[in-house]
Amino acid sequence: MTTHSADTPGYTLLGRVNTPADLRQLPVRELPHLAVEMRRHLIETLGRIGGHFAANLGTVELSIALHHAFDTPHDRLVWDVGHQAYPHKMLTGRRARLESIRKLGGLMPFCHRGESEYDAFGVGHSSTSISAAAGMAAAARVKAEQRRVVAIIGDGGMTGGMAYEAMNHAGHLGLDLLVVYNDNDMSISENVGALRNHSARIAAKLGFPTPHREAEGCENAMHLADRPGALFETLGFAYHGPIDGHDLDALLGAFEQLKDAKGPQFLHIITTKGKGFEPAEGDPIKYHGVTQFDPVTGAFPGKKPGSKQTYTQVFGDWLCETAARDPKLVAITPAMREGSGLVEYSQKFAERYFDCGIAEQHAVTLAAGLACEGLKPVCAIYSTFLQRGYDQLIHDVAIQNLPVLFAIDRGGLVGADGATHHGVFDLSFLRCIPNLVVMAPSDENELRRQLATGLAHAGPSAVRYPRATVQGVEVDVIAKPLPLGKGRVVRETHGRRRPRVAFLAFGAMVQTALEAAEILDATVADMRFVKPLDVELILDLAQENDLLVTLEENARLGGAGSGVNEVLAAHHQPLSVLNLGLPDHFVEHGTREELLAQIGLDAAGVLRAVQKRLRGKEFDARESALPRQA
Ligand SMILES: Cc1ncc(C[n+]2csc(CCOP(=O)(O)OP(=O)(O)O)c2C)c(N)n1
Ligand SMILES: CC(=O)[C@@H](O)[C@H](O)COP(=O)(O)O
Ligand SMILES: [Mg+2]
Repeated sequence: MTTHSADTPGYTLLGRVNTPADLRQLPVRELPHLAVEMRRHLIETLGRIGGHFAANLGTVELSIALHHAFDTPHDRLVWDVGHQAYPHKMLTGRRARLESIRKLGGLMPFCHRGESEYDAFGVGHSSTSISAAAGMAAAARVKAEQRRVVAIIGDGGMTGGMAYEAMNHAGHLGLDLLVVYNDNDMSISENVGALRNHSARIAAKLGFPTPHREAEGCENAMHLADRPGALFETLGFAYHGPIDGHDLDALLGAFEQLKDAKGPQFLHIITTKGKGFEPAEGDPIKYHGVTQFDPVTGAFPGKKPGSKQTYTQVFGDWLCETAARDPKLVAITPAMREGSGLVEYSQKFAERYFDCGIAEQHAVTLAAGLACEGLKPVCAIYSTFLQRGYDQLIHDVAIQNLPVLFAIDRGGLVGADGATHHGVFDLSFLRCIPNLVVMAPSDENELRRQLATGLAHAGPSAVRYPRATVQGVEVDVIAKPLPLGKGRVVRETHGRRRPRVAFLAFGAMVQTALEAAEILDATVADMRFVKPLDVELILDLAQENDLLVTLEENARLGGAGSGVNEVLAAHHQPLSVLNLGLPDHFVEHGTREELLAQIGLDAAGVLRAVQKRLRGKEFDARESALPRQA
């Protein structure tokens, strides 16, 4: 397959448009051709490197029209989530580096203030754009500056409550602010919500293509189709549209009309996720986030034979098995059905499945309500997105000691999504909550048993597991609950050497500890529980060893290792302890393996850290057996 760069013959315009200033030099009649070339460049590049894909095909014309109509970067564009901002990046000096996006040292996965003056706000988590834009519009008012501010938010983003908080306030203030509602009737999965059904009716009524828009439920809302903007007008916004979000003339006309309008403006555009690439238009879920694919056929490389399952898949299988036996089990996802492994469950147990949209706060308290009525809710939620529902976890679940099981996926470094998505704070922010049991599995059998433990527990519990493939161990047919608060020793030292070292490892780091322990002839404990900690095991290891090394893929500050320190201090155990975890800075994007090595949480890094602590003591020659960091 020939790889085209923007300077390859056949690209007549793209090589000439590197900045919005270049773009504004182009005659409007050439913009549609620019869109064709940008779309082609996206398909060819993403086919090679993978990344967020379908949403970007949907914002090509929108990005062109925005940078053509507004005086960026003086005027501010705030993209919501930012996974759909690759065309924006292409038009703002970063097309040549698009190949590096989400790679170690490459372009940021989403918009980032440190990457470009055109990135008005750092994003990655959904539904923040209107609040940020409102802040910028309010600042312009306070500073008496002439500056236009635009938020671009999708229909998925509009299922996040923060968007309404922002609109309600901006409407109250009467801010000069434009919200562009990019409605493609898709989240990652099909979008959900009454607003989505309302939009489906509007689209159908106006003859827009509605491939995913069977308008369901809320029949009494039919009359609203005649007043498409009612909700937004109530919030103080002048509603405009809907218009075709791929029609450059319509977009440019709307922006000319609205860019200097006074007060809050809401422009509803209808787009197609995956626009211009038939495989993605047909299956925007599959092409939301992609690995490499054939830019002509859209085909993905086949699965490697013998490839192992992921923790996510093991969770999904466990959930289906368990739901078949336990009619009280219900499952909730805040708009992450595919990523959380819930597709099969949602098909088999549709009446016990709740996708509540990008609404993590609601998801957590919905679970609490379900638990109040005697059901057993499993809230499947990424670690990073649980941060959105933290108060609800404390206030609505833990204080009331309700039996909600949090299946926390993406626990630890997630890789290409970078700092906004790493789930590296949960052990710190969970273990301080009374009533909550917190577990982290070291392999797939442990995952199943910890899930079973949580489901059987009479109060709230959390099991956090990584974005990774499993270990390939034997799994018990029936996953039996574990004894609460008990860890296990998974490697005994052979006692060949002093000083004696013991690793107290949590979750995925148990495997890393085992690798380093082979060189050190160290003991390794799989702690299993971050809360309650196995105090007896900790004190026994303190008696038998000269150095305890705690190891976790979580912020070191306040993490599981801090809990071990607290136990030792409480029992007056003056012992040398080395706490290994994430450093006190945000970790950028790259592969998980690259990032673990970068911060010294791979086996070689762990070994170096222990050696440093024990410096001066003899070590046998094998200590260099692990590859040194380049
Ligand atoms: C708080 C939060 N929850 C979940 C996600 C995961 N997520 C990323 S994009 C997306 C769907 C966004 O849908 P929409 O805003 O309509 O954008 P589209 O992909 O359709 O262009 C979701 C759920 C997120 N980024 N932030
Ligand atoms: C943009 C966004 O937040 C999601 O698309 C996220 O990137 C999904 O992450 P996973 O790829 O780990 O499911
Ligand atoms: Mg959408």
